[in-house]
Amino acid sequence: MDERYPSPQTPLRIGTRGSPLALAQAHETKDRLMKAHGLPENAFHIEPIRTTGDAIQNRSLSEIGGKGLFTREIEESLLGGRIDIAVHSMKDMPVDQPDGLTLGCYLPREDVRDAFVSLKYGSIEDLPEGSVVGTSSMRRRAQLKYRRPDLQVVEFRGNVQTRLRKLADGVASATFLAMAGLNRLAMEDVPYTPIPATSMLPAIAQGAIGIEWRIGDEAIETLLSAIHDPATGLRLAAERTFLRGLDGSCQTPIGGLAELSQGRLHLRGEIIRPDGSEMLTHEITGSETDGAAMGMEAAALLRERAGPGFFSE
Ligand SMILES: NCc1[nH]cc(CCC(=O)O)c1CC(=O)O
Repeated sequence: MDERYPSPQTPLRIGTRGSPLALAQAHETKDRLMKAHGLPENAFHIEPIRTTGDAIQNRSLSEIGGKGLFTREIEESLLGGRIDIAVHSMKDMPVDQPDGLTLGCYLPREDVRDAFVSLKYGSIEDLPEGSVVGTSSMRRRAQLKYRRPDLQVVEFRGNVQTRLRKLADGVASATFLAMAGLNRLAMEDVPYTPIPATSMLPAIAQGAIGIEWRIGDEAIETLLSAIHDPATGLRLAAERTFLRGLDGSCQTPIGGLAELSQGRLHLRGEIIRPDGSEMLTHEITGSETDGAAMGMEAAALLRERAGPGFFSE
């Protein structure tokens, strides 16, 4: 290896999905690494990788099933040595990584909230009775039905531009997008209203970018430690353990958010029946480094209150 790594001769190969949001996240990672280590732009190479999830646009994700639809091919590239790190939306990451890979570097978290997006209405409450809302998220659908059982939900997939076109075409009156995505793509012409996390609990790890690498790759570990945000790591420890304790994936109606305040970690988690008929919430506070234990406890308590079959419609 060169004396200096990475370098223009031996660039750091960054794997990512090819969507505009994923590419923005890979560029943010590259920019932070350049700044932290005083490296030139050409010491990095961004490698877009097409995943199964990207390839399947016309079927619903829950129909296809399986974990890691948006990550499998990227992780195979990492294991095969074709890329050196992978940049992910932590919201889309399964709770366990394949043997040989680890996640341990998180960038400072973006806005965690969901946004209500509509060309005509300003909030969920404003929607006329029986309105159609587009979303492919099980969590958002269940949270919406819980608040407004009269609303109809239709499957909505595709990138931000596709979804906005569907709104303009009248396929639905409103949809939801993560504030993090809107901010990272600087989408100023989107008619959105942020929804407070207290009224619509975000997905586990929403707004967080995580970086994955091969266990034992010490050069990479050292490089990444300079851009790791410890606060995000502590919060995600709580949220992802909560998700693991519920055997949840991104296709289960689960919300959760951990926040740090005055040296304490506060976790709020909720589970919702898919039809929105019931929501169970648990809140727990502990020390900053207690996230994993708190997540596990909150999950166990909610599992017990829910009983079997809570997530089956
Ligand atoms: N499931 C797709 C996905 N994964 C991450 C984000 C947004 C960015 C983030 O939460 O980090 C989105 C889009 C959305 O929910 O609007």
